[in-house]
Amino acid sequence: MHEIPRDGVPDSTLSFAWDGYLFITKRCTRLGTDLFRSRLMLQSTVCMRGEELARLFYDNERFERAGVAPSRLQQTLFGRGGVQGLDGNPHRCRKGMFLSLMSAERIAELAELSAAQWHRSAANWERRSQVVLFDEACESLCRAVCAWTGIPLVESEVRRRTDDFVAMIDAGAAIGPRHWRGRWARNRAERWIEGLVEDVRHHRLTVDEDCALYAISWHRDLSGELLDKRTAAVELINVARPTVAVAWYIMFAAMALHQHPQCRERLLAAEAYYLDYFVEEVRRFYPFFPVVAARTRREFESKGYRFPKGERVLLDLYGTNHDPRLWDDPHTFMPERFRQWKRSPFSFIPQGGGEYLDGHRCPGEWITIELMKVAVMFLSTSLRYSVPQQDLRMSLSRIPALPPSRFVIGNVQI
Ligand code: HEM
Repeated sequence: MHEIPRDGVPDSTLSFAWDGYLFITKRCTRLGTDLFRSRLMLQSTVCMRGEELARLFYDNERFERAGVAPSRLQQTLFGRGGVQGLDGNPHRCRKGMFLSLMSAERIAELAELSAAQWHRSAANWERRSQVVLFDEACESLCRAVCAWTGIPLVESEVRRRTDDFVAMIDAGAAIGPRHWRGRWARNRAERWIEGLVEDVRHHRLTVDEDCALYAISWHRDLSGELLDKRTAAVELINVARPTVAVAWYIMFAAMALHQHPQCRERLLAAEAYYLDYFVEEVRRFYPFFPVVAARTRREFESKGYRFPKGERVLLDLYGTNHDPRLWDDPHTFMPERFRQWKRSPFSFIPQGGGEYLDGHRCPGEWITIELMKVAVMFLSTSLRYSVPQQDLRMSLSRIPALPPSRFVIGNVQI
């Protein structure tokens, strides 16, 4: 039995902020291991990467989620009382509610709303000399997801509501003003959505029964009780906010089309499956969610190591998606690699791994893929544009990664 190797410094919080997405990979490479113990934000933390350890991380008998998310993440990205922090049957019941929203027909409706929204937005772009694609994608997705979930969106508030969803995503790992913007945005958004939940429950607002606002307002937990209005708001935001987050992947897809023009040609040639491979490669290649966190439920031994009870564990999503044992030439953008890819729920984990219902894997993965496909087809077949000189370098210390220009396009013609 071995002790888990240590990274050898009293506290690595600042190094994490510095190395960002590469924090775990760098130390694994230096120590010649796939896991090590570090001290992060005053807590002993085991960091791990790779397919085998991802499989271990998603073992519900050994790991749990309750109380793992740091308070600063709950005050910005996640909210309090949401599905991310539940375990066992309460998690299964709540997760079932999310998965019930994800039928193929409902996802197709969202894709249609989004396609129509892209066309409406782009009609104005022709009159402007330049457009920041990331900002447009956020607003376009916010409009589409609000229509889809049944959230009434007042025209004069569209930009503010969009900015609040973006601020929550942008704040999770930030300090200073970026973090505070996310906290204020969450408070505002929760108050707004709580009001809508109450309106639905008191029949002041009528919405379709198959939309998220209805399903979440009337969802009953295992006890048979309705969710309290704050938790209901947190869960509805758990649908809308990450749908707006797909704007990051859409911006990355636009960058990939720009940096790899041969991909656009193959998309235009409508080669079978190429769109699927392209979208998967964007999710694998570009940095978005760096890690996920859990805690050991009890003491156990695995892979020759002893894990004590109550230890915080981080799984490296970015590092696993760039693990050279799983991906040839992992730092090259190569959609064709997915032609040969042997599906595994633990090797390709941009939105988490393992099971959907019994685990914490992202229930929005199908939505993400469909919305990306709509946007990629729109950008490559319906739109002509130029890409002016701009700073597209991405710092891997900034979480979530965002190029300074947020991808500017010009001379747009639809
Ligand atoms: C940019 C696209 C997205 C990314 C990168 C992303 C990433 C993730 C990740 C990494 C997790 C955590 C997995 C884990 O803890 O093991 C997660 C969970 C989750 N995601 Fe997504 N997601 C995206 C889009 C969506 C969408 C469109 C929805 C809308 C329904 C969504 C809803 C959720 C929910 C509710 C959870 C919590 C699941 C649970 O704890 O059981 N996500 N996502």
